[in-house]
Amino acid sequence: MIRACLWRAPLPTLRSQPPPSSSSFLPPHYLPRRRNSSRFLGSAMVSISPSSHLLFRQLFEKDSSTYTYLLADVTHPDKPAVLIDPVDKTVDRDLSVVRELGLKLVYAMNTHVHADHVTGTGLIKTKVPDVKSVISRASGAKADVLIEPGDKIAFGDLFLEARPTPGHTLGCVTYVTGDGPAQPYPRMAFTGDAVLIRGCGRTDFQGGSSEQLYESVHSQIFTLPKETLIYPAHDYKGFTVSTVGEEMLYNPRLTKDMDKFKDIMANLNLPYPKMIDVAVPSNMVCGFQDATSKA
Ligand SMILES: N[C@@H](CCC(=O)N[C@@H](CSS)C(=O)NCC(=O)O)C(=O)O
Repeated sequence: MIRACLWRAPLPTLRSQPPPSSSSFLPPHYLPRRRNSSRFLGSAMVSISPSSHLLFRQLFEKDSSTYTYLLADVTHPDKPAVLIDPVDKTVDRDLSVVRELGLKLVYAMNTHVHADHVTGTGLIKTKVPDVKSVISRASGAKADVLIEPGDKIAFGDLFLEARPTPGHTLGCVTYVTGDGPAQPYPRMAFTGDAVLIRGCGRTDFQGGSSEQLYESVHSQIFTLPKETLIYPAHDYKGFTVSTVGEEMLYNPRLTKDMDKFKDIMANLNLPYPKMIDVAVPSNMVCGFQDATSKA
């Protein structure tokens, strides 16, 4: 029996936080081992992960430089799994991994309405009809599950907490692994485009606001423990993972004060994403309108 449900809990309010007072963060392999660590071993089927319950894979789509994340509770008999930010072009690859590892995909989740690629959630639902699509209610998009700030998305004994991180778009959410027994340590934050490694999402369309992004990141992400792993939706330079502590010290945009940050963001001068006119309408229905032609 799969336990996959939502529940709601209060979150910290959006407000600015003081800058970091120390650099006491370390990558996970230097951190003291905690909960279940003695039982954690990688195997041919289970990639190295920070929890004995968690199977974790970082997958890449090269045309849009998008990361898709696969998480599963492999100690649960059904091995329930979630995909975060799947891309339509790589759905078959991702579903192959799910199948080969004997997982049961429960949720296909989006951090936000993407502008640079079509989400894979619509196509996944045509191929695995029991899967539920997930996006924030604040995004204005259609999905099976519309999450609110503080909602928890459970798969087996693991869960993800939804933290609102608007600013790149109105409905951006960061999914953070739980804090508690059986949950991965360090925690993992799937930041979408709110925090990129040594960067952040642009704020010049889809209800973006540099002021709101700064507030979101400082109140909802930089308040997490410094060792929390940051997994973004994109990387354009070859980075794969960072930590909250690293970004609080070295992010060239988000370490600045608000005025400087706004100035940087107003002068990025990035061209619009090539696929924006196709991607946004499709992603407002979680990729469902294209599903039949690609199934
Ligand atoms: N060239 C790409 C789009 C690149 C881009 O604009 N990326 C976005 C995230 S996807 S909307 C972004 O926020 N970038 C921030 C940055 O500093 O690069 C394309 O044409 O698709």
